[in-house]
Amino acid sequence: MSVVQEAKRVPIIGMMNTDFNPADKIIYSIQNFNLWYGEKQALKELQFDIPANQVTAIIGPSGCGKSTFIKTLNRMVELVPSVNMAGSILYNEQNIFDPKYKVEELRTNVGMVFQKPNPFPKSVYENVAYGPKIHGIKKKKVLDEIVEKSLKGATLWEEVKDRLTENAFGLSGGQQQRLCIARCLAIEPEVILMDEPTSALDPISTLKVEELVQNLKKEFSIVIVTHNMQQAARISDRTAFFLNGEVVEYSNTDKLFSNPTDKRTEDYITGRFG
Ligand SMILES: Nc1ncnc2c1ncn2[C@@H]1O[C@H](COP(=O)(O)OP(=O)(O)OP(=O)(O)O)[C@@H](O)[C@H]1O
Repeated sequence: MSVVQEAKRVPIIGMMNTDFNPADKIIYSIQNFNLWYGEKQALKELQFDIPANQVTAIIGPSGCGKSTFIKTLNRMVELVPSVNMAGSILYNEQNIFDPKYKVEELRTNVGMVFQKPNPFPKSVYENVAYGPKIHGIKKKKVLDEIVEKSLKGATLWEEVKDRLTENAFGLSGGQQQRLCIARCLAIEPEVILMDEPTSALDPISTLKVEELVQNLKKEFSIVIVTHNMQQAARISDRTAFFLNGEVVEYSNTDKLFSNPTDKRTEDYITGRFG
């Protein structure tokens, strides 16, 4: 992994952000960002801002770079040995690729929920208490409070409050995914990244997670990758349409779906390709 460019705090003007509300706090600023897997360039000159306390959806056809992009936001992408990057990603105005930047700090503030629910082979309680324990919280009373608050935050408490000692694998797929969200909430992140969090779920569980995402944005900033355009239209405030590693269009979700600026966006959202 190498990062060629130093962070430059340049004001972002240009097409990508013109419909921002001046009051929006910017949580991530993506600046001239490029990424390669070996020789293959997967992300090209990305340049856009992500606002706090909103839901930002990343859409686009298979292989366009959605997962790669979301995994750069917590620097998970670096786990792939062939990765090279250039440009900057500022999180709260600090370049996360600066050699002095502490990746542990980023991972504490940025939680992630994956496509398939991936609870630990532990009890429901231990799944949620795990992160706080790693952060040094030992008192049972405090952990109990965190577990309850997190499960309530993930709208799972009523369903599992009498099953806290049972193995998490005994929960349904939808419940397991909400447990993974609760596990994420327990470390009190600022941002939650979601990589196709409902693609393995049935329609009712999907609806529950979608409602949950809507509630969570009051407290958290959410970036969600989805294959499902209806889902992006239902739950996100802003949408970025990726194609071949580039951001073709990024705007208010209503605008992107009702009146896209770029012909390629129109073709994609009307199902002409993808
Ligand atoms: N570990 C890797 N090594 C090499 N190439 C990779 C790796 N991961 C992804 N790629 C390539 O990078 C490009 C973007 O992949 P990515 O998984 O980010 O796309 P995506 O939009 O999330 O796709 P999908 O919707 O199918 O999940 C693709 O061409 C993919 O083959």
